[in-house]
Amino acid sequence: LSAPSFSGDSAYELRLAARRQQDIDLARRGTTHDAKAFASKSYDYIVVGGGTAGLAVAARLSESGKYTVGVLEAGLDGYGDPLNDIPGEFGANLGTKYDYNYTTEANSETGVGALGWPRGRVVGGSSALNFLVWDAASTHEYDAWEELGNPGWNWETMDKYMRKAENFTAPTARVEKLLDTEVVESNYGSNGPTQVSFTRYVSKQVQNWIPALKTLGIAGNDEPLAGKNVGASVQPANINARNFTRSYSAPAYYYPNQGRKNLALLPNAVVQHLNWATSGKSKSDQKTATGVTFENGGKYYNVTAKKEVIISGGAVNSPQILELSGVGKKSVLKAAGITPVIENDNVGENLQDHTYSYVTLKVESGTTTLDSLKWNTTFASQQAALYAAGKVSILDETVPSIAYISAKTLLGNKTDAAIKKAVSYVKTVDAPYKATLQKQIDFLQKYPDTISQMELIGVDGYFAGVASGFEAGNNYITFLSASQHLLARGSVHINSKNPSVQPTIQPNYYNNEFDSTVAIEAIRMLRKIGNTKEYDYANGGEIVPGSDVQTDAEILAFLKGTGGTTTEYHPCASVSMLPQNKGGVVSPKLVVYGTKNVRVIDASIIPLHVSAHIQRTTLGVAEYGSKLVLDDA
Ligand SMILES: Cc1cc2nc3c(=O)[nH]c(=O)nc-3n(C[C@H](O)[C@H](O)[C@H](O)COP(=O)(O)OP(=O)(O)OC[C@H]3O[C@@H](n4cnc5c(N)ncnc54)[C@H](O)[C@@H]3O)c2cc1C
Repeated sequence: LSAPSFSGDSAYELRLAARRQQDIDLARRGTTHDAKAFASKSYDYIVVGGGTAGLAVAARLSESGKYTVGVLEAGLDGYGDPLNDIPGEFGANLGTKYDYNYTTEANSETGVGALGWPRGRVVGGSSALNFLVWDAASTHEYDAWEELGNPGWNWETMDKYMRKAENFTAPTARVEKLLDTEVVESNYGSNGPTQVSFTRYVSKQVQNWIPALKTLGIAGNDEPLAGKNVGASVQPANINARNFTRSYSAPAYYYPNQGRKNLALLPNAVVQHLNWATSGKSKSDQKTATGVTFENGGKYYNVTAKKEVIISGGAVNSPQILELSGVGKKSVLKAAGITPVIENDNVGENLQDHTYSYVTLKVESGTTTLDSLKWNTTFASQQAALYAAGKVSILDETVPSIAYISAKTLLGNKTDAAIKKAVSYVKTVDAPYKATLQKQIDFLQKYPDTISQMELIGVDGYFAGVASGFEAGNNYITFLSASQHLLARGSVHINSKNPSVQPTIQPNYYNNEFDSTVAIEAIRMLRKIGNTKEYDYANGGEIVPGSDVQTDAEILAFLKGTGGTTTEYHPCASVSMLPQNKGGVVSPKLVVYGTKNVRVIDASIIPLHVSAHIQRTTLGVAEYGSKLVLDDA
């Protein structure tokens, strides 16, 4: 896997342990494991998928006590598992029972092979698996959603509802000084369920980040979440400052509310499809969902929704669930043996993602990095003990070193030529969602300095998708370059009527010259960061891609080769919120076209990608989406 975990087995033993048992017992009181009892009731709202957005929606809809909410989650309840809870363990639960472990299709045209696409299969969804970066894109990017035909979906709305999701704790003066930033508390929410703070452990790599980028002409940005994200910054994480655990959707939105009598959640429940009312005779009639069929423990159950079914299965599974329910492109449905109910060719299309690549450098011996947890068992035990005692520990460390840079900063005098490539590529695209690509051209032409095209990230350890040159016992730092506005559009579609068969995912990475050009130049930018005097301790050589990889062709071959590129795990737009004739599946109220009472609320509705890690944006969608549901109730 491209995302390694840092701590070894010895560290695992000492974690959280018995002090949490009481919390676990308390929290478990609302989750049911009795599928028959769950299905014997009907609910005002059924939420399909208890993930990042689904749990936020369930919490908001059940808040007033007026409505009953039933959540069906395919995964397990991971409550109290240190693998999910400890911030410095980020990456450790990939490939475990909490991960769908999806794989993309190899692409013979681009030459990009099959790649891993982790997705959370656990109460809390992908928020339990992610790397805890907590950030936001620029005002223009959210305003573009409105301009694409979605009244009300703009920066002002998203800023308000992203803040609603969070409760920010400012860093101590010591941490702020080490981070080399001045935090502006008023940019964050103070009342929301997700606890947000800065990691207390500030590594050498992180301390050097902003000074190093400044020497390259990338200005510092103390307010990256305030609508202008361009610049070098240190970002907070969704860490609970009271106990330094991950504040993902389950502990934020669900566990504190489990006692609600009107909220029920069933884990291990795989929704097979929605059920439709049989009335409605003419073709133009909107369909009404009566509920869903789900599987639990090898048995199948039907459960009734009195008002609405809300699909929150994420960017891979929401289109899958729609297609399994007969909503989608006729040929796709028929090939999988599904009878079409509502034909819409846009389901599963317009799939967008971010990708990243890396430059990994070996640091001089004696430098502590997250790799030390692997090699030095004494250090690992000490750090685990510090963490368990609530003291500052490397197990607090996540990924705070982030910079967003514009096309001009990345490409310099190659900018105009690159934009020309983008324009001529977009001209060749003939797809309903073309307006989203034209918006990206607008971004490049109108805002070449203020909309970020590339994200640069510093990681305090070995973090490349390839293991070549990696030597046990040595420590490393890795710089990542993540493309934020790929022109590539992919798709995700069912290939079977069995919900447990993974859908076919084709992201089409590097299917156009513009995407390749920015990714190539970004590797050069990462090398410049590595060459700054701030990182002169990383003097043991470039391990990945390696100093023999220099020309455009060599870098592109590396990027397309095994492990050269990784998803940044931010798929979206596969159930786009757009007018239907422009590629849409849901309306601005998030209602699936052709239905009366089915909505999709999760990252899949984002119509055009943003330059940000998207959990905060997804929660903004969930918070605002919940308001839209309640307005209609
Ligand atoms: C490894 C990784 C690292 C990431 N790093 C970051 C980061 O640092 N910062 C950031 O902001 N974002 C990050 N992201 C992205 C972010 O976490 C996701 O974009 C976001 O969590 C998606 O939320 P969602 O609600 O759309 O889907 P999810 O959170 O994935 O929720 C979907 C839920 O639906 C359930 N489900 C699916 N199908 C069914 C079914 N048929 N029946 C019942 N349940 C079903 C799933 O089990 C899952 O729980 C990362 C993601 C990953 C995977």
